[in-house]
Amino acid sequence: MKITSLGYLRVESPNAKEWATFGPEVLGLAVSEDLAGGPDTVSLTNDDRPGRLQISEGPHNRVQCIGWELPGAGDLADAVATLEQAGVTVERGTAEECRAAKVRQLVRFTDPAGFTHELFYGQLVVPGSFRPGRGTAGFVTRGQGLGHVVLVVPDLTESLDFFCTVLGFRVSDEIDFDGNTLVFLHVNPRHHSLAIMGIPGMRGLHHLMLQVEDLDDVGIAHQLVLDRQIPLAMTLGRHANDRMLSFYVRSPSGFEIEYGWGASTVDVPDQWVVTHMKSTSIWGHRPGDAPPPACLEPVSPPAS
Ligand SMILES: Cc1ccc(O)c(O)c1CC[C@@H]1C(=O)CC[C@]2(C)C(=O)CC[C@@H]12
Ligand SMILES: [Fe+2]
Repeated sequence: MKITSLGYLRVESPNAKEWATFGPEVLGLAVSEDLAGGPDTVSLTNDDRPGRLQISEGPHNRVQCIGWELPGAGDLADAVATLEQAGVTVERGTAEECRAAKVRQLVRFTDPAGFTHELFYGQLVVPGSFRPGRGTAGFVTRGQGLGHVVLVVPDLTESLDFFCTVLGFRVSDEIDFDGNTLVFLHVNPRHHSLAIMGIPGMRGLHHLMLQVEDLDDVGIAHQLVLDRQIPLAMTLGRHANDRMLSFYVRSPSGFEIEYGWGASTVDVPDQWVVTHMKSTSIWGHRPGDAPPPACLEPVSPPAS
């Protein structure tokens, strides 16, 4: 399957409105001036594709869907065939849903952990439209997509097999952490567009990573977080695998935002060699003051 990037993320949250300040003022995101998601949706982006991050008012903090981009209509048709051959039920997005998602076509399915994913092609681009919420050099997107997401899944082996065998993700590397294993997966030069960690009986979106072009933007965001007394989930540090210099802040919706700079890339996928590491960071990334994660929900055990 030819997934090329993480295209968008939609979440539901009782605190959706807080994103209207947190997104632009702290993270430097642009407010997408459209009401496609309705008046109760905060629509944000980190480039010239409106609505890459949408937060809708709702009773629970939960991921509505993770949107993955494919190059074109033929690739989307092939993807549907691949999913159906693997026994996955695929739902076609209606014309209205495609308009709201600002894509030409989308399909929807549920992964083994229960996350809803959408595959799409033909996302709306409004050239030159990016108006950051504060001064910033901008974000690393383009061929690398929105950023990366890290998911906690109840069964690592089952999810890893699904993402690699069915969806075509490739392993970048693995990190052993506290008796758990984190597996990092790429679909483009971004070191990982997705990482997964297994915690029996649990699932959730742990964080969305946004990468800035300029190291100073990490410093500025960090200072804003301290000034506004927003709890840090992890302090500044540099990751061992992709060398990203980042910090983690608790978003208004339970999951964290990793705000980073300086990651290395997968430039020649066919020459990439998988390694494993025994530490997450070469320095820093100590636990911050944020309360324990509000992002995980128990998974009901399978019937039978
Ligand atoms: C280790 C690592 C490398 C690159 C990244 O972009 C990245 O997010 C991570 C994982 C960060 C983080 C961690 O180090 C400790 C255990 C954590 C908190 C998890 O439970 C999920 C994310 C993990
Ligand atoms: Fe990350």
